[in-house]
Amino acid sequence: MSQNLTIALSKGRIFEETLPLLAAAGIEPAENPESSRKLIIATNHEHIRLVIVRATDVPTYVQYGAADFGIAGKDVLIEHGGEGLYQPLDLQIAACKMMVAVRQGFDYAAASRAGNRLRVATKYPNIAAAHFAKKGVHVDIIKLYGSMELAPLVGLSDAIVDLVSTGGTLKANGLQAVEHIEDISSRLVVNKAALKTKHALLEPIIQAFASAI
Ligand SMILES: Nc1ncnc2c1ncn2[C@@H]1O[C@H](COP(=O)(O)OP(=O)(O)OP(=O)(O)O)[C@@H](O)[C@H]1O
Ligand SMILES: O=P(O)(O)OC[C@H]1O[C@H](OP(=O)(O)OP(=O)(O)O)[C@H](O)[C@@H]1O
Repeated sequence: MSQNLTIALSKGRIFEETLPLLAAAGIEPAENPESSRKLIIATNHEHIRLVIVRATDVPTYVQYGAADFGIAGKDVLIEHGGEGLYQPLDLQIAACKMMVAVRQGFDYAAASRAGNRLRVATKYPNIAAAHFAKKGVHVDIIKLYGSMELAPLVGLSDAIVDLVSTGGTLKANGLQAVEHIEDISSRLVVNKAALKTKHALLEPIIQAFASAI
């Protein structure tokens, strides 16, 4: 019986950087998801399809086996927890840093001193909580879903925990990075059960990705 493979990918920066890796494994999407509203995209292989999901949902689709493998940022994977996922490769794409940032001129050293309470807005509550717990700083975490840079500007929070790449977004909004939490890049994530049951199909793809990094 022939087996099928489903690959979970998100649109945007990860997809752009994933195309050359897929090509190295001989996989070509039949259409570009950026210009299509389709959520299931066929490929040049009848038994391989792509499913297009939110970046934050990739680990969930792979964990439950709705997708056999996918590509997700380390930020998303740490937040998710990684249950049910085998993470064989750091693909070194979508590189950025998880940072703490505050308004320029804000006295972060004083505000984050032991005994104080810091209000932190972020899309990454688990990463933020673990970071400040390690430092022994008490925090109130405010969960946001985007545009974190706004929060300190309008008094929603003292600090943010967010991704920084060029630093352009922080600069444009009068913020500065004050602490590095984690280097982030995207990883290949494989469903642990599929790795066994579809090993013959998955292994050459993982090898092709590894050689193309
Ligand atoms: N500025 C950046 N530079 C480089 N990589 C980034 C940057 N911002 C995010 N990333 C990485 O790319 C991944 C996908 O980001 P993308 O912006 O496509 O989705 P998102 O809008 O964060 O996710 P969602 O749609 O689920 O909210 C992130 O999880 C992170 O690992
Ligand atoms: O340092 P820079 O190069 O300016 O990049 C940093 C920005 O990139 C990410 O946002 P993204 O562009 O993904 O927007 P969104 O997550 O709010 O959709 C991140 O949340 C920052 O806002």
